[in-house]
Amino acid sequence: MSRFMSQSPALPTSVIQHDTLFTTPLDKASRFSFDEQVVACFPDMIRRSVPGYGQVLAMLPILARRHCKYRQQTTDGQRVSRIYDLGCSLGGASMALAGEFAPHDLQIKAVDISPAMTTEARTLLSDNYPEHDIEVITADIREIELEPCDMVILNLTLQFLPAADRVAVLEKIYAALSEGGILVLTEKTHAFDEQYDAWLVERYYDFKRANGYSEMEISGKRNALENVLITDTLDEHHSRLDAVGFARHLTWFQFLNFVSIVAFK
Ligand SMILES: Nc1ncnc2c1ncn2[C@@H]1O[C@H](C[S@+](CC[C@H]([NH3+])C(=O)[O-])CC(=O)[O-])[C@@H](O)[C@H]1O
Ligand SMILES: O=C(O)C(=O)Cc1ccccc1
Repeated sequence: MSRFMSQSPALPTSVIQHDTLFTTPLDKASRFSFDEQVVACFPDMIRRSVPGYGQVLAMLPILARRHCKYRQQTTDGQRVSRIYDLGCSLGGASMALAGEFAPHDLQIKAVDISPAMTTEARTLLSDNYPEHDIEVITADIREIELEPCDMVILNLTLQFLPAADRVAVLEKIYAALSEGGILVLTEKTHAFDEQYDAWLVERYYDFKRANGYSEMEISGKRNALENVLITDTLDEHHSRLDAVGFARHLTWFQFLNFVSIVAFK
């Protein structure tokens, strides 16, 4: 069965805890953060609360196959495609790529600011893909320097940066990408039109209900994400990509308020 048919994310299923983070009234007061508690249930949380997550991951190696052309050279003279997975969490995107490429084709650099995430990602990636060249880096993507690369993945990460920092990160990505390289930007968005937005939000909550979340869990998570996950509109994303220099970019995926854009250098 292909990864599309199963719709399952590349994340491991053996040690996943069920997401019970906002099941009691007390949880309502807490601010969402990517700590050990979230790490433990993250694969379950993301699968049940991000529409299309598995399908976006399944498409990454297909996009990489078309656009990564071994343009980079390692210190030992090997020609590879270098891919950044920025805000990697447990490395789901990196795993989706590693699973479809031979070890020597890719050099993956997976970066996350949360040490709880990177500690677990390091173990998962080296256990599952011991032959692949995958480096997991604990760092703030606003501060790291990027090496020349063929593909950058921002899968649900830009939305967690302060709005004022988003342009600089995209400029840095644009500068690091080689000609012919791509950025894949996946985000939760909101609609500019209030009525359309209300409809999308309500259907999104229906999606969460259908995936077993209670009213308390839905409202608890909404409160915890306030001022933490700050969405832009799809138009704002495209305007920003224009502003940083990407001449061509298109929305290739949308499922309710979740979208994925590919931007070509
Ligand atoms: N400044 C920052 N620098 C680095 N990482 C950051 C920063 N701010 C937040 N993060 C990290 O961005 C990740 C966002 S989750 C990405 C899913 C993953 N991409 C996936 O394909 O499974 C999306 C979600 O949970 O909705 C978290 O791990 C944060 O620690
Ligand atoms: O659950 C939500 O309300 C979301 O917006 C998606 C999500 C998934 C994982 C961490 C943070 C937000």
